[in-house]
Amino acid sequence: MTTPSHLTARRSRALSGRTRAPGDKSMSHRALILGAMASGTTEIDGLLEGDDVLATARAVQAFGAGVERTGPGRWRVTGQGGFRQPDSLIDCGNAGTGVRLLMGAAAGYPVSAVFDGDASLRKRPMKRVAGPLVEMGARLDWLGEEDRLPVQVSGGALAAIDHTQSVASAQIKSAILLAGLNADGVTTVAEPERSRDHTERMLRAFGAEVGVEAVGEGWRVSLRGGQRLTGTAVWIPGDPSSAAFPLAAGLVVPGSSVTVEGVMLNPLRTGLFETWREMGADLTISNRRTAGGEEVGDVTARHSELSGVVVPEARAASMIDEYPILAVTAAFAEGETVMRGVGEMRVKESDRISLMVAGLRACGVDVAEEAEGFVVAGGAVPGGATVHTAHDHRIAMSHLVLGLAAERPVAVDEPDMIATSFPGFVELMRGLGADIAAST
Ligand SMILES: O=C(O)C1=C[C@@H](OP(=O)(O)O)[C@@H](O)[C@H](O)C1
Ligand SMILES: C=C(OP(=O)(O)O)C(=O)O
Repeated sequence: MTTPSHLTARRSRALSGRTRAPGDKSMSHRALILGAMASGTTEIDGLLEGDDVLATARAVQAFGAGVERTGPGRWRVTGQGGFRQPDSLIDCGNAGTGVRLLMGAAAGYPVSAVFDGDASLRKRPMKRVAGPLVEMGARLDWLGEEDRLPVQVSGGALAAIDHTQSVASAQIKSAILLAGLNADGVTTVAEPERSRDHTERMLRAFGAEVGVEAVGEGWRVSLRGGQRLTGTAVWIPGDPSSAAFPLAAGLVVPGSSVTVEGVMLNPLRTGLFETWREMGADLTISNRRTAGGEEVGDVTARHSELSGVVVPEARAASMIDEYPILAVTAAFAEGETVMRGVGEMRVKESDRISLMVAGLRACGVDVAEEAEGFVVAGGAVPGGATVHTAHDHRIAMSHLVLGLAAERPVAVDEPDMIATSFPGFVELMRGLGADIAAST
């Protein structure tokens, strides 16, 4: 089958059904990396088989781990208790999480590796991770432009640092902690606001002690170097960032009721659900349980009359990847939705503020762009545009959801990028009744 050059979403009849989101992307990267750093076997169940994570699987294999797919979503990683010298370049594809965490992990070992990625990843800032790693004693050589991939990381013999983050970033925190695992002394990372804590939780599951101390709205995480990880079983729940798309469609397509089962409900990831509730969304969670060290539940979204809100800036870290789909639901809401304090959106797979502003405007939605945010004035959504997605999976999925309830069809380019985080997105949405089809 040839990949279509575009996908088009058309106004759909009521969506209904139960489905499951693919495995959590953040946890999937971490399970592979910690499995490779550990001694012994790690059995992963529910791994996201998206392009970003598959790139990380190939990377840890290049660093010497055994990696084997034993069934759908089931992967076995045989760790060597550390990274070995790779004999090829480490291509992380489109994955910011993959490259930043792997750079941190590799810096702790006496290896030298060149990291690279696709055109989108090559535009993203890497000094935010490189700076602390150099401070710990690693050597980083920019092979092209400074602060950008490709970069060569030469590691080993690190010393612990105390790092205070200016923005809450789980990727930076995780890179430092993974390097700190093999550094001399106790590494600490302080965050002004709490970012997702999957690395800390998973390090504990692999046998490491991780300290956490509350500091204002944030916390200080500490890790003693020299601790050894032991392979373990990791169960990965559904990704709330992916579940957001079918749930958003349920909220905006009249008459709909959509349930996504087994969604991870870690409170550091559920800012979008909180915001939707404040907007008046009929969003219910049933079958709450703890599984694999995380809270999980079945989330149901029914079509709702939404109202605009001001999203608290302090919530940004808990929903940073969800602002594009929030903006789509805001387009159908009554009144303004104000999203500020989200300058980080500009350094994701694309400049997500400017891409959402451009896409929504092309679809006839009134949007104001600001340096660190944007404001969507909801109401009628005429649609009738082809949206440029700049290699960004979330920009593509967001506009397809918009097209399901807009007056006229909405098309997106580069649809193959959706497999970065959500392989099977189109089939899953069609299974709920969404009218999404390939187009040229
Ligand atoms: O640690 C992670 O798994 C992630 C952290 C976030 O990035 P930042 O740490 O840059 O905020 C998020 O945008 C990304 O999709 C996944
Ligand atoms: C920002 C994202 O991922 P990453 O930083 O891993 O590329 C995302 O998935 O929205």
